[in-house]
Amino acid sequence: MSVRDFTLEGMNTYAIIALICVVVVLAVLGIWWLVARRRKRRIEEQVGQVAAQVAQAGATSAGQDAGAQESQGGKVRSGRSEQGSTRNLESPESSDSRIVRLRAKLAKSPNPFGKALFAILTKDHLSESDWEDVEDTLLRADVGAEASEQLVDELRADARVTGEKDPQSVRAMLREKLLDLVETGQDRSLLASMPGAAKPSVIIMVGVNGTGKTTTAGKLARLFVADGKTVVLGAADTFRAAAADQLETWGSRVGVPVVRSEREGADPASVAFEASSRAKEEQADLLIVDTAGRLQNKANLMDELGKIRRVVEKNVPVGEVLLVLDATTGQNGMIQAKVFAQAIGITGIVLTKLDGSAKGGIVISVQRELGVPVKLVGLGEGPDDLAPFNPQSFVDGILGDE
Ligand SMILES: Nc1nc2c(ncn2[C@@H]2O[C@H](COP(=O)(O)OP(=O)(O)OP(=O)(O)O)[C@@H](O)[C@H]2O)c(=O)[nH]1
Repeated sequence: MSVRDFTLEGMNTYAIIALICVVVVLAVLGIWWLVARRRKRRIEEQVGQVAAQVAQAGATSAGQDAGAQESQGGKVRSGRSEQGSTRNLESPESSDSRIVRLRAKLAKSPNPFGKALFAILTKDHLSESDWEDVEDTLLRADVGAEASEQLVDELRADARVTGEKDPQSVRAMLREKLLDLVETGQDRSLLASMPGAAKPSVIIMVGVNGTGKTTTAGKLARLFVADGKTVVLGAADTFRAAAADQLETWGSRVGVPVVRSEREGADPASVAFEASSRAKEEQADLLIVDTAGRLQNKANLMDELGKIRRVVEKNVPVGEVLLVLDATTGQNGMIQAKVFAQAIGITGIVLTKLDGSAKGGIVISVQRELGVPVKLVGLGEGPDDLAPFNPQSFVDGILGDE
């Protein structure tokens, strides 16, 4: 073996050892890098999961505590809006489907006066006492003296009632005459539903305690939500603390924020002002303000409602004032209605509790006496038992099913 061969051989051995060392070092480094990368990925996944859990918990608690926003020295707070989010929110029934359902409900209600009239008028021979019964039926149903007299006179002059009669034509005639009394030719649409309505459109709810004002404000918010509108509710009935809680519950079911005061007896105008600011800021389609409207004296009532209206109008114009009237209170309700109409000026009537009343005739008398149309009717305690008033459906309902 030559010196050269020895050296080369020697060099090859050293080179092989060095190569093996390099490979081993590279393998160790590679394994270390792979383990480190896997560990890093696992940590990132865990951090992601924790962050998602934290975000979810945060959103839930935000929804529950309504994210109170303090203002005016901590007196007025407004619940955080959940509008737009569909989490746990109800889908209120559309107006068209309500009208159909409520007509059926009216037809099933006990003794609607149209049915009673039809039963008398289809008798073979009508005696004087039958005509007295017709008039009594109308008066008992709160149609009002003037309208009752007018209707009886027209019926007595109609050959379809006094001559040879066919029940179908008596029914058609009665339907036509009742419709004439119910229809006033006035527009029953809420201003907020009209094309080009102000944004926000403001509706102030007024009426005596217990007529269903707060409930109607909540139901009305649902009706607008069903039409795809955004709503803010203002709980300016600060006289009864539970009214604001009640309104908050209605709002939370459909994602409508409620501006309210924490303090019973707080200034209702201040709550109304805050609510109008919020509705304007959020560019809501609607602001619905619930009021207390105690009737201890007319001057107080005028002061309170007038102030609410004035402060809201510093922010946005008030388009609509709806008087909520309990259909079961009859003529007594009519006296209250006149006081409210004088105190604030009303643009429409909501007749509640028609389901529990055979006095549907109040629709006719209230429109005549106040000169404003019935725009909505309440026919039950269900959340969607409030519908736009439709004269045809109403008359068909009180005439009962054929
Ligand atoms: N049957 C029936 N009950 C109704 C209707 N509307 C409201 N009510 C009920 O009437 C009661 C009084 O309703 P509220 O909304 O608290 O009356 P309110 O006028 O706001 O009374 P205050 O808050 O005291 O001013 C509640 O039990 C409602 O469920 C209706 O159309 N039909």
